[in-house]
Amino acid sequence: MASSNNPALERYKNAITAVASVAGAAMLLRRLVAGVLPGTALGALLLLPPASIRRHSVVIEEFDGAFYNRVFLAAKAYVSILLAAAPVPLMKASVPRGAGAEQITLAMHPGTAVVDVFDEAEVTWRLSSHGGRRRGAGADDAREVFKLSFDGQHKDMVLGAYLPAVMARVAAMSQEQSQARLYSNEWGKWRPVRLRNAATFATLAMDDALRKAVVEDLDRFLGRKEYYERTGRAWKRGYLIHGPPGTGKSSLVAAISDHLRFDVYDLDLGGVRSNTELRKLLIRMKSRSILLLEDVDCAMVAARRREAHGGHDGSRSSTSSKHQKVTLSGLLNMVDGLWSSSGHERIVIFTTNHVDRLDQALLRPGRMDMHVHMGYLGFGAFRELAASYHGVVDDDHPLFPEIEALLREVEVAPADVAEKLLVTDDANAAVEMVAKLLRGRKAGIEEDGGYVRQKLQAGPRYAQPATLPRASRRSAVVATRPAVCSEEMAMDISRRQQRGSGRRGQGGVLGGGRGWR
Ligand SMILES: Nc1ncnc2c1ncn2[C@@H]1O[C@H](COP(=O)(O)OP(=O)(O)OP(=O)(O)O)[C@@H](O)[C@H]1O
Repeated sequence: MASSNNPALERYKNAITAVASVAGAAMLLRRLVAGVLPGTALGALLLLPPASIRRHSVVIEEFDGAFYNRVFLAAKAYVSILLAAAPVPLMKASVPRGAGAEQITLAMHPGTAVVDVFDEAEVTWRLSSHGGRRRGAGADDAREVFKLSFDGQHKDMVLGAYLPAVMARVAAMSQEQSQARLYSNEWGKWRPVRLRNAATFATLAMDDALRKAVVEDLDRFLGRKEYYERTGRAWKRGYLIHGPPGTGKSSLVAAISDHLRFDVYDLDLGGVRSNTELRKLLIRMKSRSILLLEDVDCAMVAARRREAHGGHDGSRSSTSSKHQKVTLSGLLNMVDGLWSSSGHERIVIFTTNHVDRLDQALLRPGRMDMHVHMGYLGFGAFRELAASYHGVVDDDHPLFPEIEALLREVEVAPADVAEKLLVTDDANAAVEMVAKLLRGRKAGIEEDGGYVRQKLQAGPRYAQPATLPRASRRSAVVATRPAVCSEEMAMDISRRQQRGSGRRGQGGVLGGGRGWR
């Protein structure tokens, strides 16, 4: 048995007494502060047990491997609702490019936190950011992380009820905002942009048989889940939409997106810095979505020009250039490979003004499932435009017979006619303007302005030096109008206007093929 005057025992007793008195003093202090400062942060803080015991956290990263983390995306959307009501002193506000103030979205600034209350329990969302802008490259490689922290006793509630409720709330919100979204790629990430074109199959003037064929094909595609599962094929479909400028190719993409309620990922190949980045972008597309590549012929010219300059990764070796090479077939193969193993219900759409300039391999039967030709305006489509813009359905309209005859003789893009119909609310004056436009075309008089001429002046999307970021490229177009495809396009349009090479008023469809291979 140990003696009471054992020095070691004495030291232990003193230590216990000292700890007890410090703990006692701390408890006393907490009680005092809580009494003096009830409800204050300091009072609350001092009353809480040590942080290591008190708080539990869930870390939610932006990416789950190569994929976007769906919990992160939901958290981001949910937090933006919280921020609108919370007394958070520092927030970020943004609006999708081209959208109005009604679409302002709030986001947390890295390093800040916002508190939410659920079932009388407090949970704290904190955002942090890792990595960042590489100097000189202009690249934003920062990755964001949410940390959700809460009192340890609420762990089951947070994991079993709170997080599922957050996911459900965000899912319900996106169903409410049922309009499909448009994304474009910038510095390797998809960013939402405002939907430029809200066309639907009801507002799109096109050949009736063609519209029916496209809609039936889409519906068949949607209904074939079992077929794709049984045959082990990726559940995807490819469309090549071609025709002269202003005939409604982009409008058809918007109509398809509206019909299926699929988001559109508008891929700017000129802004893709490497094949690795392209793979990441493709992997990060959601299911039930459309991959759109507009003006593909020009996109490929831009991509080849970039290769000739050694690519965007800073490397100039020929091996690296080869490695960089992106061909349409290569892109499709990549899409095929990636989508076979992840996601479903996806569509690829290529548009072009120059189907004759496309790689023959792409035009091979069965490579793209359906080829859709959007042609110049026919009388049937004109009547649809007149009806949807002005409610003119009267076949006895005095100018209709003349317009019908003129449309058989001259080629005019639906965009040019739509523009005339929009000039005034007076239906008769609008129809008269269309007749005047057609008479002028027949007489060989070219008006100033008009959709096709403006498009010609601005050049196609890829007539920009691919080394500049997209915002600067826009101003570069205005300042210098460099011509990758625009000169050829100018010649092509004037040739067409002189001898009329586009098919008028019909449009057509080819395919029902067996997939891209
Ligand atoms: N078939 C159409 N029916 C209704 N509106 C049309 C049609 N074609 C064009 N338009 C009108 O013209 C505008 C331009 O059309 P759109 O961008 O769809 O043509 P596009 O063929 O994609 O042209 P581009 O080859 O220049 O990209 C649209 O905003 C739309 O208002």
